[in-house]
Amino acid sequence: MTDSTHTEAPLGVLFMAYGGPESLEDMPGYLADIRAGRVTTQAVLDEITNNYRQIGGKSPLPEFTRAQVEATMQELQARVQRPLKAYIGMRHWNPWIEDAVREMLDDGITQAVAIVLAPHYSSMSVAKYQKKIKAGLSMNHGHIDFEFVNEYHTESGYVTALANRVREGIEAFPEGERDDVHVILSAHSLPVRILREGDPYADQLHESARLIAAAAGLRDDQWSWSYQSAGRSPEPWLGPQLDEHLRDLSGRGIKKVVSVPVGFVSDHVEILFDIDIAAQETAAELGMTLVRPPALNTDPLFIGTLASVLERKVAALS
Ligand SMILES: C=CC1=C(C)c2cc3[nH]c(cc4nc(cc5[nH]c(cc1n2)c(C)c5CCC(=O)O)C(CCC(=O)O)=C4C)c(C)c3C=C
Ligand SMILES: [Fe+2]
Ligand SMILES: [Fe+2]
Repeated sequence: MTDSTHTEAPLGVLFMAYGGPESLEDMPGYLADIRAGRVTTQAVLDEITNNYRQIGGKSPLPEFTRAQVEATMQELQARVQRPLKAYIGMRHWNPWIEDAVREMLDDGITQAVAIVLAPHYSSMSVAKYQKKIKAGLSMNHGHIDFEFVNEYHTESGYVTALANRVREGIEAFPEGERDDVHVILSAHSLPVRILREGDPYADQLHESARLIAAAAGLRDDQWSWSYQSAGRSPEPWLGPQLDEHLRDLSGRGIKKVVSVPVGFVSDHVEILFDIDIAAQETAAELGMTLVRPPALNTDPLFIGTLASVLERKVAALS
């Protein structure tokens, strides 16, 4: 039903995600965009292409993103009187954020809300997506009033959904062994320099981790923090990395581990290769059992969180 005060264009809802190759032929272009101007050697290209080959030859991220968008829009439209229209824009591959913005302008959108499918703010992630919106507006000489969701790392639906994943992972072990299970909460690493720059990313991750551990009822000694998936660049990246962290835990006698990445909201190469293949290999070498529950994907609690944070931004525009 159309609200009488808003009979013109619908309100735009722009969902942004990292983007992923839809075939191995996309790899050189995809990596060139991610590595922005830095040369990608043939060895690095081969290594990363091979990682994607091992997870099926393409990224599942675009498909998960579309499913998350469809589910969120159903819930959001049910809560909001104004007609809404969803758009998807990726940071590193098709459909590009700038193209989504052009489509919004072509559709006559004048007001919109925008969210990144990543709960934690960083100048090296969320801020870059937002800059691409501005670039899209400026290259098309257009204007749209945007309300941005910057972060949602403490939202109760997100925290509860991940706490449920933690419990699910622990329950994969026989009842008598569960007290000995150690939970590793992790997220994508970033260069250490972000700490000097006052970036909130690390603090927000630790805040999420504490809330998730508490909601899952974990003892303080039953969980720990690790970064993962550090980029291939010479500068130092935040650690410990998952591989060295597993080695450290093993050295302390821990042999049963549940791995729950909290910074990614869908299953893609950083989980399907970096945890399910690379970290599993390390765990096997160390005689550890590693369980990795599914990512949030279209978990109703997570979809409800996305709808809630967007609903608040829609209200701010009305
Ligand atoms: C918080 C920041 C980042 C998130 C979240 C993130 C997610 C993410 N990354 C990939 C795939 C790749 N990332 C690569 C490099 C890379 N990633 C980030 C940051 C985040 N990525 C940075 C800062 C960099 C380094 C860029 C550079 O200048 O080199 C790469 C390239 C290879 C490499 O360096 O390892 C890939 C591939 C996915 C799929 C993903 C999912 C959301
Ligand atoms: Fe990345
Ligand atoms: Fe990465």
